[in-house]
Amino acid sequence: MLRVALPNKGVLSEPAAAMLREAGYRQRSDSKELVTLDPDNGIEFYYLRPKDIAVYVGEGTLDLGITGRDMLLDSGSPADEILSLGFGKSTFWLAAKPGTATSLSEIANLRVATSYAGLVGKYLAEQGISAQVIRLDGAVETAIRLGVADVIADVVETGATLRQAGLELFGEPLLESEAVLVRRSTAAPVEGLDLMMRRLQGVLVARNYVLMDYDLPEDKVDDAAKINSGLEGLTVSPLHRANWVAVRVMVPRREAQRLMDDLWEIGARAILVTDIHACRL
Ligand SMILES: Nc1ncnc2c1ncn2[C@@H]1O[C@H](COP(=O)(O)OP(=O)(O)OP(=O)(O)O)[C@@H](O)[C@H]1O
Ligand SMILES: O=P(O)(O)OC[C@H]1O[C@H](OP(=O)(O)OP(=O)(O)O)[C@H](O)[C@@H]1O
Ligand SMILES: [Mg+2]
Repeated sequence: MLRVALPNKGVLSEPAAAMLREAGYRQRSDSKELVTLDPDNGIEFYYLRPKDIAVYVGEGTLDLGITGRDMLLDSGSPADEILSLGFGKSTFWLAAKPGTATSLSEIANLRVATSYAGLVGKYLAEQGISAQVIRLDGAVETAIRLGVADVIADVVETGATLRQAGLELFGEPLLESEAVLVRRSTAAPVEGLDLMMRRLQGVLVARNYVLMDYDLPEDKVDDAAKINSGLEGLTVSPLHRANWVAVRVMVPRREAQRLMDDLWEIGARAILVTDIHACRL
């Protein structure tokens, strides 16, 4: 039986459950449930605090988990990322009141408040900066106003929280984070893991790609392939119109509009874009 840890609350919780549902796994129906069995797939899902997930997986108590890359690094746990999941994206930054510091080197001997003390401590040590790390549980922005710290190191998504606290970013980002699937590097093979990886990869492709269909003069097929030849080459079918063919190709969703423009330029017409609901590559 595969045992998988998922965030029980917070920003990663719903998107993680949605992704697993999309991949065909049963998820809890009540947010108070701590464990759910998916008998059809032989999996037990454990709903845990996102920060604890890397600890359980690193110790080998659970086979797999979904957590943030920042939380994985913060935990110092011997678990590895095995798949990036494309949601829960954030950037980890230093911030302070304007005029406090413009670069990392200027925070030497200052107090840095964070709820990611493991991650920040390691980063400062690697960069050779000696600053005092103040470990807090959350709402670290307020630590500066209350005089507990001079600088904060925290997750930034929109920047709205920082702006409200009158703080600004400085230096370089410490980390780009997103939700990741984690597994202990030394763990023994476990049944159901390869299947789950394939299914999740299928969900990622279905989310990130669209299907493009168009009609094209036959002598333009090579030009079309140069614009985009999909994952495994163009599918070219006969069209009931002399010297024309129908083409089907998978393209990255974010490039779809530009590709339609380029294909139109070489003579493609009736260009259609449709969502992919599921796939297995
Ligand atoms: N806007 C955001 N705010 C906070 N975390 C975010 C945001 N966007 C993405 N994340 C990611 O989500 C994870 C943090 O999740 P969450 O805030 O739910 O955990 P937590 O801070 O431990 O829990 P809580 O806030 O309930 O104490 C991190 O991996 C972080 O990078
Ligand atoms: O850039 P923004 O979009 O404003 O998001 C970032 C904010 O969100 C997180 O707080 P969270 O809600 O997790 O509360 P916490 O500080 O108690 O963890 C994070 O710690 C920042 O405060
Ligand atoms: Mg939080």
